[in-house]
Amino acid sequence: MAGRKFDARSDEDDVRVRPGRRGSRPRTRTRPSHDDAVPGLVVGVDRGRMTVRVEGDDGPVEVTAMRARELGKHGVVTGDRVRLVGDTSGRVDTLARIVVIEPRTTVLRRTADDTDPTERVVVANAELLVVVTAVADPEPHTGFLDRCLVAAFSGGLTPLLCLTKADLGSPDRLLARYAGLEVEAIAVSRDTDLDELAPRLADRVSVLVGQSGVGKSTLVNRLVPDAARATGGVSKVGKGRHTSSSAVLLDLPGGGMVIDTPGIRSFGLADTDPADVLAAFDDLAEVARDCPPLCAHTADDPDCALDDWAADGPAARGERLASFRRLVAAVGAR
Ligand SMILES: Nc1nc2c(ncn2[C@@H]2O[C@H](COP(=O)(O)OP(=O)(O)OP(=O)(O)O)[C@@H](O)[C@H]2O)c(=O)[nH]1
Ligand SMILES: [Zn+2]
Repeated sequence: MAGRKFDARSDEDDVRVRPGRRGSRPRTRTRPSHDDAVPGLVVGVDRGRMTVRVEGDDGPVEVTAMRARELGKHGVVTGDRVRLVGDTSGRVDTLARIVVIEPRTTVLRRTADDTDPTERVVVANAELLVVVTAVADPEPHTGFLDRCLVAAFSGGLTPLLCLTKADLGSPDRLLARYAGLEVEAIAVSRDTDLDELAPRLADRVSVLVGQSGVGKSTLVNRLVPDAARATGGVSKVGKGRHTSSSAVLLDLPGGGMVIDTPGIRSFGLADTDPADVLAAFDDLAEVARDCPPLCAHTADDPDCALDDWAADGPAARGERLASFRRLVAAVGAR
């Protein structure tokens, strides 16, 4: 595949923009320094306008901001920690400028599809990726789940499976598929309490993804009672002009935040590598040091060291390897 390949890590490493870099503009003494820039948290993005939460004198205010030209092509996404200059009062019709994007601790990336080489970060700095899937109605789409897990592992997020509509069936078959990965799973239904899930989300930033109809909006509304997310496909079918499809950050009443992602229905993995997945599993990565160069660690790689490791150990190793290889296959399926 010809063309520019986006460096999968450039978003993490190169995101802090230094003013005057590359000397493209003469530096002058009048060039403003950003020492006085105000820190903020991006809670939503809509057509180039960012909503940024800033700590004001009387508590948090929401400031509308746009990217400063000096940020170049670096995008700002929900969850980004930024620094602002200009009018940060949050008053109507004011606009601030984002001059710094702080380095990201994690990134949730996607490509539009596997053949589209444009990769974009959609959420920054979330600790947990909550993959919401129904046990039935709609039937779980395991390909989507595999891709979510890969996106989590390669972006530095901890995945958590949230199995909704537990009243409609047993999650056991689904859990067995991922058992070897030690991914935490919590079953919920709209008629039972969220006592198991809520503590996992407390005091951290979690991003929720799920395919249409799994009950994600129903869940978000229960977690954040004033979120008013539309459920049951209402008003989402027509995608009205004012329907934002970008990620939105919401405060949990007990502390912590969830980022809802109505726009994400798939994960392309064009720029993800088996090595990105492997890196998330310390024990497997250690064993795979003995693999031949260029080993993709699939069942078709003749001398993959993971085969001997699984064959020489307890059955749980075989299960772990099988689960891992399903993820690697999701990366390889282009
Ligand atoms: N049986 C059952 N149905 C549920 C449960 N939770 C949600 N539903 C129903 O599933 C349908 C989809 O719920 P939503 O919350 O809108 O799902 P969503 O994931 O936001 O999907 P979209 O609306 O397409 O974005 C609705 O008809 C809900 O009433 C549950 O725990 N059990
Ligand atoms: Zn290997």
